[in-house]
Amino acid sequence: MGRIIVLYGPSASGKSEIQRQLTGPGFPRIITATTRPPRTHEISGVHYLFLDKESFREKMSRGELIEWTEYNGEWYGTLRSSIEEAIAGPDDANIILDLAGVLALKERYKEHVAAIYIGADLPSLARRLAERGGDTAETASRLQKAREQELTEAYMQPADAVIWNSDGADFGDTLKRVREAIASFDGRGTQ
Ligand SMILES: Nc1ncnc2c1ncn2[C@@H]1O[C@H](COP(=O)(O)OP(=O)(O)OP(=O)(O)O)[C@@H](O)[C@H]1O
Ligand SMILES: Nc1nc2c(ncn2[C@@H]2O[C@H](COP(=O)(O)O)[C@@H](O)[C@H]2O)c(=O)[nH]1
Repeated sequence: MGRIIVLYGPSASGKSEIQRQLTGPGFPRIITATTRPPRTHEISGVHYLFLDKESFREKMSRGELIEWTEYNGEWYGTLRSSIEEAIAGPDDANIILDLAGVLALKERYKEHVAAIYIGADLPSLARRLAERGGDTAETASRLQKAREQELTEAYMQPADAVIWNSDGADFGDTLKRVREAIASFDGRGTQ
């Protein structure tokens, strides 16, 4: 049975880049659904399942989502089938969620789930979000959420490992620490 490794943390802490480097044969990525518009490089079915609000609501009402959350006025949700297939399969899998998603998966799938908090300090987040460009109100809202919620001890508390990836950290070293954390979860959650 596969374990689900969840990456969570503030916007621009490096979760997607870490996921991109770790994903491969034997460690697939689980995609979630969102009503947010795709960024320029994002492809539906690869980075997210991009849905309009009506289709998202239909999935909710049919019970196809095991959890969902609102972030910045958009909806994000985890497909029940994606998690149940991953757990039934032979391989571990990875997924990016927020704290609400971590708590929902841990409550429902208990020992199958381990969460890694990926953090970065506020100046790093601000620099990376500015470099990403786009809507300044959205950037401000992401930074406010980081400052008020996602960088607090309470937000990190459910994590099985906490890994910092601020500017100045060597990204190769960050990846090494994430791999070591995943290896340290062995023996937990593979019943
Ligand atoms: N250690 C690092 N030093 C400098 N830049 C980094 C580092 N790690 C990641 N980055 C860069 O920070 C930016 C944000 O990373 P990424 O998109 O992976 O963040 P994220 O946590 O997935 O954000 P979001 O939740 O908003 O999608 C990217 O341009 C990435 O290359
Ligand atoms: N609870 C859930 N959170 C999710 C899901 N998919 C993504 N996320 C989190 O949303 C924010 C914003 O994502 P972004 O791609 O717009 O930066 C981020 O914290 C994600 O981790 C989900 O299905 N459920």
